[in-house]
Amino acid sequence: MGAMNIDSSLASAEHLIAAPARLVVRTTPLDLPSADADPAALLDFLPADSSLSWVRRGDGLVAWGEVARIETTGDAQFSRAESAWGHLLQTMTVHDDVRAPGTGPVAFGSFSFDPSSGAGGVLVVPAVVVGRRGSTAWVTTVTPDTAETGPAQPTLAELLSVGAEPVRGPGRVTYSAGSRTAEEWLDIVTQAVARIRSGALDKVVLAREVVARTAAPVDPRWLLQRLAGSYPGCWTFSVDGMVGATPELLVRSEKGLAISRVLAGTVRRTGDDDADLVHAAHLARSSKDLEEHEYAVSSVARELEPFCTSMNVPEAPFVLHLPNVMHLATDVTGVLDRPGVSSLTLAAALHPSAAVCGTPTLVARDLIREIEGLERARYAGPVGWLGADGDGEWGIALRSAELSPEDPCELRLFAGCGIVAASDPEAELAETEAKLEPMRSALG
Ligand SMILES: C=C(O[C@@H]1C=C(C(=O)O)C=C[C@H]1O)C(=O)O
Repeated sequence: MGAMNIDSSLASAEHLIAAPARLVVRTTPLDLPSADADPAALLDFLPADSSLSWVRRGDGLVAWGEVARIETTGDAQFSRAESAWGHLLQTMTVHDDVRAPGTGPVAFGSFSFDPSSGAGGVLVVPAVVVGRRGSTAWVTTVTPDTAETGPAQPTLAELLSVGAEPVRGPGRVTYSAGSRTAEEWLDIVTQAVARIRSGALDKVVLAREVVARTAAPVDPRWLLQRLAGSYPGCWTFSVDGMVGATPELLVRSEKGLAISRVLAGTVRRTGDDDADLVHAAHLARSSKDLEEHEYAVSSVARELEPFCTSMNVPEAPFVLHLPNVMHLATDVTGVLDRPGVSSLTLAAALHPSAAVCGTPTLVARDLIREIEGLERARYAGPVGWLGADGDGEWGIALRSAELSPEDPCELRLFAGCGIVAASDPEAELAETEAKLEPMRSALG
């Protein structure tokens, strides 16, 4: 399937890519201490000025430098990125001595929530990737192909010296309302509830932003290390200025198996474990949250099904405990029906799920456009990585912030929640505050 796509879009693909004519990709084993008690250890490799990350429980990928970049916008933001990636792969000579998911060529990506957003999508091919999965660790280098023998692979000591520059804190942080004040947002939620009760739609996800100003320029590593330390079960990501720790996996595809972790339905943690257990039990029985959750699971199952020969959609959700909130969660799995269907194709099909958009999808998206008053940009869009064989992992960019490209002391923090007929605007506002907590405490 890939080859046909690539051929037909070769001419346009070339315009999307900024890259040297030919690249050499080399993956070699790395002797790292095992993924031990420190879930942030991979992040220690990152330099201050260029940090790409996809890390969970000490495993994953960190990367820096930028050898190639693919940028897309509009309805075809995913498909055009994917054909450009296919085109770029044809320019690569690959030596992979490790052969595990995430070795060989990889691109880190981040895509806009709404295809009409000017933010568009990006795939970045880094110069150096350090990866770990259980007891296997590796380094991948990507260099322009020159006639001479390429540089030797960096040693562990050389790699560690890259991240030697001390991580700086952002100093005092002040927050202000973004495009809408909290009061205005309550009003927007009230309008949405009225629309739902009128029968126009079943569910819509509405989000708000808070703008943070820091005394010192933000060092993304400061945020990443604190997020990974506090939220080890989430995917701590950094791609092209989007930084966060998401609990929601849009899709992972690996060796013919696809999995999606769907979240919807939330309660705040109180800090009192006994009380939280009672709240978890309530959440698992709350008809409002179960309804909200069911919409999200159905949307994912429906979109994944055409790609699968068999699927497993659990009948009831489990409760996922995070330090700030608890969510209703369902892991949907499927056996893919054709080799080579890429994780980005799957992400494009699953996005936007009802967990971040609503039901029916297009009615909800139009209502978001009409009343939300927020430029989501890449918040709530797919974020993750893609390998040469199409396997990869894509999360939903939640519990996240967008670093301003113009001002190193400014970030936009985002949080949203699913609104259904039974939603109470004040409770939804409180839920957004709880969802802002990871980024707020990461800032310090
Ligand atoms: C939209 C967000 O979260 C989503 C909405 C949820 C809900 O409404 O219960 C739960 C998890 C996410 O799917 C966010 O964190 O910004």
